[in-house]
Amino acid sequence: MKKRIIFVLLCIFIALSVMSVLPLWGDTGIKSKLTSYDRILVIGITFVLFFYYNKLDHSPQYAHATINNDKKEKDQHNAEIFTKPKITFEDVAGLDEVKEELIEVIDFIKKTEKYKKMGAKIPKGILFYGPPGTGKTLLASAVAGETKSAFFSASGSEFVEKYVGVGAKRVRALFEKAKKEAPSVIFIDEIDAIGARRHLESNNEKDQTLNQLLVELDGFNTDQTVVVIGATNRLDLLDEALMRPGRFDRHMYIGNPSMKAREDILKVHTKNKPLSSEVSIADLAKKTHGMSGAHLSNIANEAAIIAVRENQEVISSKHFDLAIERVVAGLQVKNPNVLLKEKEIVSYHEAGHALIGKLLKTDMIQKVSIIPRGQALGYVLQMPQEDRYILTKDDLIKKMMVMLGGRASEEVVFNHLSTGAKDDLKKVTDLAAQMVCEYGMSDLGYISQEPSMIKSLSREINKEMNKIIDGCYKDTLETLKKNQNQLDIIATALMERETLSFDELNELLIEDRDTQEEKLAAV
Ligand SMILES: Nc1ncnc2c1ncn2[C@@H]1O[C@H](COP(=O)(O)OP(=O)(O)OP(=O)(O)O)[C@@H](O)[C@H]1O
Ligand SMILES: [Zn+2]
Repeated sequence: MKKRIIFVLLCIFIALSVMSVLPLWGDTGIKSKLTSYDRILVIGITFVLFFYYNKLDHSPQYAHATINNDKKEKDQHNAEIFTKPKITFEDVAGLDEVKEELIEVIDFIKKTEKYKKMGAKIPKGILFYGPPGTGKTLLASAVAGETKSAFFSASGSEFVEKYVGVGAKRVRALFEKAKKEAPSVIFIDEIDAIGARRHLESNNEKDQTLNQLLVELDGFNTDQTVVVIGATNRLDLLDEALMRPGRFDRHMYIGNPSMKAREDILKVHTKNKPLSSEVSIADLAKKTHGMSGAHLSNIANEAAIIAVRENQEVISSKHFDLAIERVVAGLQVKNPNVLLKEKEIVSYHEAGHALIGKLLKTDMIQKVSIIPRGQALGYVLQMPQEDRYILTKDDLIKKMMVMLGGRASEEVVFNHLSTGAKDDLKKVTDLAAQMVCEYGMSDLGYISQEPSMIKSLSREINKEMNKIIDGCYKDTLETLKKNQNQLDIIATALMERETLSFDELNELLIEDRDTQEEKLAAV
């Protein structure tokens, strides 16, 4: 834009200079109106504009606020081009825990001296991992924005060229430039394209590029404030060499947003849009379970487009609903009712785990959530109250009952068997196998089975494992049936709020106990 304005000005001044100098137009009036002082000024300005325009053409374009611009630039130029993002943490909604961790890194970049005096080393490599569209790129550029660092953004796939050695050379050039411009943040998206485990696929070019990256990471010292942030959707694919201490040793999970975070993200993306007063962002957050930040930004944009198409002055909830439908259709989920039903099933499944955990007083339940994480549709975060090295058979049985709580809950409420318990069943089976074969906790006796024996005894071992698991499952079912009231309470709260903390879970159950007691007292 700026370039275009300068270009137009330049053309005007060239024309003016020509008119004021050439005798051809001498009598048209312009030449006679200008004094020789004016003429020198006009020609001078023309020269300045010319040099300025020429310089613009060769210098890197500095960042404007949006990532899209960064991406465009990335496509047009090579990796050594940097920007100075104006994005800050305020533009990144949710992700509070990650932001908190990053604040430490930011402090490092801002006050390098303070840390150097103490002999502390700046964290070099940070790895963001998690599903697509959750704000990894946005967050990395916010780190640069917060610290006023130069931001170098590259994609792993850009480095993998057809010719051997080109990728490595480009990595070297990128780091060289970043060191020169320090403080700087290097962001490498899709780092798995170069950093995948080497035995997975042998490719000379990729190996050389990865080796160069490792050399660069090891190479720069603490005097150079260069932070490298890698991003991947697949942490499991990465080469261990890349994750060693001193390289990408800080891993941060960037997951799909919770309901509260979705509300915040929607607020960020509707900030400059005229909304009808009946639009409730909180309601929109409820309706967009399982969606990423990129989906939400898409929805806000689609809703605005639909409103314009309908010649409306403001965006109404109807427009948002249509936009959500469009994005959901893009996700290839058949219809929102399917989503809702699944949400109910996952809520009961997780509520089952949590309630059994609470009733049996096993490890402390820190958090129950139905926000998908990795392959899991929901999760229960448990934390042992103390480090324990010896567990009794009773402890193991309780653990197993908590693991089976999900499936049992689904059976109690929906009377079905679903695929949602796959991981739980695997864990239960492993534990039962250990109880029988390693800990001597079955009718096969107090013996530890040798691997060679396990094969020949497989039928007996299976029988014992089944006995243990079946017994646990029966008890779990009974317990849940007896406490179905509490199961309903937890599941309903999960459907509403999506995540329950330790305190919230306790509160719900205490409230329920109070109402039960009141009822009894009334009878
Ligand atoms: N937490 C968030 N706050 C505000 N906007 C967000 C957030 N997360 C995502 N977005 C929106 O989604 C867009 C895409 O996010 P971004 O490119 O950072 O995702 P990503 O995790 O890097 O995705 P990918 O893995 O596909 O590269 C952002 O430009 C922003 O508009
Ligand atoms: Zn489960």
